[in-house]
Amino acid sequence: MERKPVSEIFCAVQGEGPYVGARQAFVRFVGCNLNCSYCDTPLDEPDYCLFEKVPGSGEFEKLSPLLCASDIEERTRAFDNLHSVSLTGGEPLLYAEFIRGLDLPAPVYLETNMTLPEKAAIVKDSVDYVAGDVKLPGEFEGSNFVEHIERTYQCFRTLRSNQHRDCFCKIVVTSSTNMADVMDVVEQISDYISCVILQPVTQHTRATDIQTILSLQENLLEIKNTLIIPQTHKMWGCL
Ligand SMILES: C[S@@+](CC[C@H](N)C(=O)[O-])C[C@H]1O[C@@H](n2cnc3c(N)ncnc32)[C@H](O)[C@@H]1O
Ligand SMILES: Nc1nc2[nH]cc(C(=O)O)c2c(=O)[nH]1
Ligand code: SF4
Ligand SMILES: [Mg+2]
Repeated sequence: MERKPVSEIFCAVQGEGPYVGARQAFVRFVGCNLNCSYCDTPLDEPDYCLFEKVPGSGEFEKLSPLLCASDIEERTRAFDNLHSVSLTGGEPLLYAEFIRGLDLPAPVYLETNMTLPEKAAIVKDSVDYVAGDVKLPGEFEGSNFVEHIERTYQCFRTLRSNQHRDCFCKIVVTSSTNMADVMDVVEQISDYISCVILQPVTQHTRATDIQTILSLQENLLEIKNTLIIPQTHKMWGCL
């Protein structure tokens, strides 16, 4: 039986983007192909997968850090009235074949860095919501930016919004974000997404200037509906 590294399973509300407040089960896969400068999530292999059985209790059962599909299905089924199950990480698309095989208790909400187009093709008919990040120059190590952004466009084409799937784009904005880069990217993907979310970076030395981000929103609104939404779960200590 195939097992994949998972660090957390819990129930909370979506803290980011257009579905903020929606009740979700979260499954956090371990491992990532990028190393973003602002990343708020540990990328190392943990000793356990922490399972919070009672939402908000802060009491965690320690599971094996390697889980099979039925372990994930059983734990997420413990939660009621879910809007969706968020598959996050790390980068969940590293485990695309495994994700395609999951039988989850609610629609699937994928959080992804949109850099693995072959993997995106594998999950495209198995996901209902796509929170697709765009990673801009200077935010991650290695990789030729032109090739990187082509892979990003290919992921958006593959996972685009349609009758069965909502795909939106999230861009973390720091003081180093180049506004022209953001405009170029949104021009390229605007037909594939329902909206753009500008997510000001949280707890970081390169915090965003408010006037700059409002001006970016004003310009993006010429192309696509654009919302500025910070990470809300961190405001009230929710997981
Ligand atoms: C930890 S990532 C996991 C999913 C995927 N690897 C990705 O980057 O989209 C989940 C979300 O958190 C965002 N994020 C990470 N660190 C952040 C920070 N310091 N401030 C704001 N958003 C952050 C990412 O940009 C992404 O939208
Ligand atoms: N409440 C809550 N909302 C989230 N939205 C994206 C998250 C993530 O880490 O992927 C996250 C998370 O970890 N918690
Ligand atoms: S892609 Fe996501 S998980 Fe990976 S380093 Fe960047 S923010 Fe963190
Ligand atoms: Mg997070």
